[in-house]
Amino acid sequence: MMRKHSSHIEAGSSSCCSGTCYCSKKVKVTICVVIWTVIAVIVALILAVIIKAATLQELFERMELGARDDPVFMSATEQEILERSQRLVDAISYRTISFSGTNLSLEAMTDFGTFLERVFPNLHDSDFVTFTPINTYSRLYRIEGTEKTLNPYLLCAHMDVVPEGDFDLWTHDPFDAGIVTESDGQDYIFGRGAIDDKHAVLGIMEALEYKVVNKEQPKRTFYIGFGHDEEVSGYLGAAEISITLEKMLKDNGEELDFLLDEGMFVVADIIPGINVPLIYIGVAEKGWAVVDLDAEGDQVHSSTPPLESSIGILAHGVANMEDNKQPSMFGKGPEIDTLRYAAPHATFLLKMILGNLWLFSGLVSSALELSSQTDSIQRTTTAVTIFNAGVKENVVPSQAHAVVNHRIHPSDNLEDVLELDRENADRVKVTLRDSFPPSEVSSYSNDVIPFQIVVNSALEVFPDAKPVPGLMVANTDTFHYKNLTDKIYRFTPVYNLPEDIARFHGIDERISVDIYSKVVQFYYRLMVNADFDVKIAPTAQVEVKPEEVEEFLEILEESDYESPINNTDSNLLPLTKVMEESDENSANETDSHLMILQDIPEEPNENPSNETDSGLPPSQDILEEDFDAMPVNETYSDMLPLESAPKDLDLYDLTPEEETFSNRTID
Ligand SMILES: CCCCCCCC/C=C\CCCCCCCC(=O)N[C@@H](Cc1c[nH]c2ccccc12)C(=O)O
Repeated sequence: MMRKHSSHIEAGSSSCCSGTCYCSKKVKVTICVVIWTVIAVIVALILAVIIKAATLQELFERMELGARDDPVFMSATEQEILERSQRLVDAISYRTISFSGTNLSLEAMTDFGTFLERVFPNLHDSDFVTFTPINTYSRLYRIEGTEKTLNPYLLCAHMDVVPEGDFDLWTHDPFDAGIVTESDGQDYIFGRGAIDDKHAVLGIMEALEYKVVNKEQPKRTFYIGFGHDEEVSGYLGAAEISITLEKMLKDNGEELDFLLDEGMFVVADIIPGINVPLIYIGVAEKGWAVVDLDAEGDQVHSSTPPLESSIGILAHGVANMEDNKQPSMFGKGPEIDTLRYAAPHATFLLKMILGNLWLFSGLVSSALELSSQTDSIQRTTTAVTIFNAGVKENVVPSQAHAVVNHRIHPSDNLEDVLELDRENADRVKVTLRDSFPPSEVSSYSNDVIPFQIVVNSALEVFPDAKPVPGLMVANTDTFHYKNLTDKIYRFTPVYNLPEDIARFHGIDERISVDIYSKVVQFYYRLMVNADFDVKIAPTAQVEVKPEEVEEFLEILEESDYESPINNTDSNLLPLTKVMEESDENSANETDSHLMILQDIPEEPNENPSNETDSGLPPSQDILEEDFDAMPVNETYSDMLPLESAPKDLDLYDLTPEEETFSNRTID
């Protein structure tokens, strides 16, 4: 049979099969068709990938908020820059260290408050600035705008710092280094708090002082909140500021429009193939869980060690947890838009990959995994932060204890995280100590004016950088402000290379004089840009004809842009194009976005009015707790006072859904 077939085939052999092929012509044709189809599909795929890469569109569309091409900055002579830098140096010299929830450096914090009042006398004496001390040490300012119809915003920062850690590893004294010229020839303001977060405290104060001195009362009211215990979770500072502010807003008939706190930054060289710095705005924040790990074994003489000690069992469990990471959530959270927004600025090869995430998401996820920094944006992280066992060299201990700190990705859920922990831990007992869920994702579509205000201000000081939304991988005081607004952004314009990121809570924390100058200008520009008159956008009076809706939907359907995140309004993006294509007049009547683009923003009002009293804080003498008195085993994680937090706070008032937040997928 075979042979018969073979001779038949040989007679009719064609180009795609060799003469040794033993199948019928029909089969052969089929094989040819299949092969060519596969080739055609591959070619089409490659073409599609290339075309997609070549036609990648910028996702962020900058809204004209004011003086885009010619922003007016604070004057900045060399002398002024030096004086501002020196004030940050002085601020760093206050050892406002948060050791634990019950061990704060309160005397230093009092002195720091007095310092702020001394070096920024005009704002503290201004008719339009009101200061309210919160819980004695935290600070809330209200800057009264001239136009009461505009909703206010909140600028946040924190005045406390983490301990310096190993003093000997610092190149310069972490609290007394001054300005140092480094080997790269740049001048740096060195010390604990330089990037976390005194540059923001001082930057905001510098900008406000300047506005007060120059009689630039803002149009829009805004608030400034400086917490004094952020580094130990903010239960005494931010939580109390939040309560007072909520009341103030209510009393004034205001709603908070948005808030900006520390968080992410300008980051360069973090993804090979993206050669522009990224203005990385944290639009969401991870959740948090602390897990206790306990192993038990026999307590015996070390000369007759057990087959498995408590330490061995615990070490095995912990190693398993590190080896088997929590799963990647790539594509289910803000990280996908980080890459989509960055894609147009990548090399062509990377554009092909990032422009075609439907095909390459697995590859991208694996690439992100190569660095712990980039990996942290795509999964729940697992950090073993405490490991304790044993009291004597010749006693095998019966107990071993470790602590793991998870930062939970917005699309992950606590139950799944714990289930994998238990699997990995093997014979180690896993107990959840405390947790809170990830934040909501704040809107970052192009028509969200607060997002535009933040990004525009950043672009004005970093014109060559490209804005991307993304996930804040750690936590901030914004946790306490979530009831005030749903537009929460986490960003300060510190410029970081990957190696600089290790300086947060690390060794040799520093900010260059040049970047600090940009920080100050950023806050100034933000105060100006926030005065952009949003009232003129008549969102409430929109009248859309049914035909127009249909037309919009058609064009929207044709658009290939899809955001995986429903609640970010990213899918509004094509509307911009829709509006550009549609009749200009009807667009004016029906869409606030275009109205905004066409309106001419005004410069800030220079006539202060509405004089109010400014209240200065009562100075209190409270002794700083002695660092040396800290128990040897006490570590940062021990210090986070979540268990000791007041039980009436949100954290403990979670709804059952929040408690498990098991259904929080946002894809
Ligand atoms: C493609 C781009 C990838 C970019 C990757 C970037 C990686 C970023 C890596 C590090 C970020 C540095 C984080 C700075 C955090 C500053 C805030 C902070 O220190 N928070 C503390 C303490 C804390 C504050 N509020 C709470 C609430 C509950 C628990 C702890 C805290 C912290 O997060 O531990």
